[in-house]
Amino acid sequence: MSDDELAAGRAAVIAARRIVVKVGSSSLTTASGGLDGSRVDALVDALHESALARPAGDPAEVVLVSSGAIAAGLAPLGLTKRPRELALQQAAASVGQGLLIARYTQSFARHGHGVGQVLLTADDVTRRSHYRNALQTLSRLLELGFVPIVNENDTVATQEIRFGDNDRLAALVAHLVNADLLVLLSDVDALYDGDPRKPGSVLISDVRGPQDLAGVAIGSAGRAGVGTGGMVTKVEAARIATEAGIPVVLTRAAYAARALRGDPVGTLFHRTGKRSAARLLWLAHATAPRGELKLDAGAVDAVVRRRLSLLPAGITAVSGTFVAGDPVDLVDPSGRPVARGLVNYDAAELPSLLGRSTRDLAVDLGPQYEREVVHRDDLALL
Ligand SMILES: Nc1ncnc2c1ncn2[C@@H]1O[C@H](COP(=O)(O)OP(=O)(O)O)[C@@H](O)[C@H]1O
Ligand SMILES: N[C@@H](CCC(=O)OP(=O)(O)O)C(=O)O
Repeated sequence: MSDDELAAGRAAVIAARRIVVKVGSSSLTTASGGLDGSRVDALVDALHESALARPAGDPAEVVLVSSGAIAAGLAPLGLTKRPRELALQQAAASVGQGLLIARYTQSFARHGHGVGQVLLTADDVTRRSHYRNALQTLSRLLELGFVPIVNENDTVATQEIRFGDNDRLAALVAHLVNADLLVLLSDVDALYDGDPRKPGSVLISDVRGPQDLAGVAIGSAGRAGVGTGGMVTKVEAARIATEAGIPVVLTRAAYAARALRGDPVGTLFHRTGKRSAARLLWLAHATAPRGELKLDAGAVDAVVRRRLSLLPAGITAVSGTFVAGDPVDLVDPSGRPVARGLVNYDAAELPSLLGRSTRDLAVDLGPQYEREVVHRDDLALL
């Protein structure tokens, strides 16, 4: 990448009109783990000054993805650190999410901004109708001039349908709302080539693609008990967003205003790909498959190369427990996943249909059996 291209990357940050900002628990809590109102205020001030009320007269829209529900719920429940048990994490999130939103509501109101709470699960946003609803709610909030504050719906997300980290959730939300920029705010000022607490680690200012991450030691969370994914989930989130055409700035929450103004702080992950249909990204990155359909070579070619729907005739085996609408993996004859899709049949219905043409099935069983097993619009190649 030339100097001009590097400069163009920074220019894209300054020009961004719709921005998803993700803030981690470690940037919103006190050393002892409670919600720190002054840090919430400082973040909101930065968002107001550098995005929502930009002096040049071109305010940007902001979607805030905020962690901190579990951390905010610890003290009221008499806990000193993040519990391991899922139900207790969910109880803490349930107590803390209200406190978190109340604090944001108060803080944004100082600048005349209203907020709306949006709680999402991975499962919600992969199903067509829920996905559309999530997008409509977010779009309408932005049109109304409100700041959507997104978090994972921790209280209903079971282990298998959890994102577990808001970094990936933020990347997917950025794609969902067609954002121009994703800003990941943490307690570290940038990505380093090794543990930032160790002397000699070097700050990485630009990541132009996977080649710039070769040899980088990407570690887990720094402050035990507060953050979740550490740098691993941030780099993964940056990969998801940049491959989908959205640049990412990673920096410390205290530098939020500077990052939004386009100052050269933190690490800029340059976009590596082009935009693609939003829902398919959710399908590939946010779902856990409930089963597997094994394809013959002809079906693999039809689905992967010719981008066609999957019909019963090309399936040789079915495994897993799923119902119509669930995500399943399509695997090639050697068992390697080639695509993920939303299946149109229950697992119990499929075995008797395998290898048969849709015309035969319609004649024998009725016209409802003429449908594809996975429609091409519901398929994401892996
Ligand atoms: N290569 C690296 N560069 C920067 N930070 C790193 C790296 N490897 C691990 N980390 C750690 O990741 C932590 C941030 O992750 P986390 O605590 O989960 O943050 P958050 O709560 O903001 O999501 C940093 O405090 C840092 O100690
Ligand atoms: N949904 C959880 C946040 C999980 C999470 O990703 O935390 P973090 O690593 O601090 O961004 C909560 O609100 O506590």
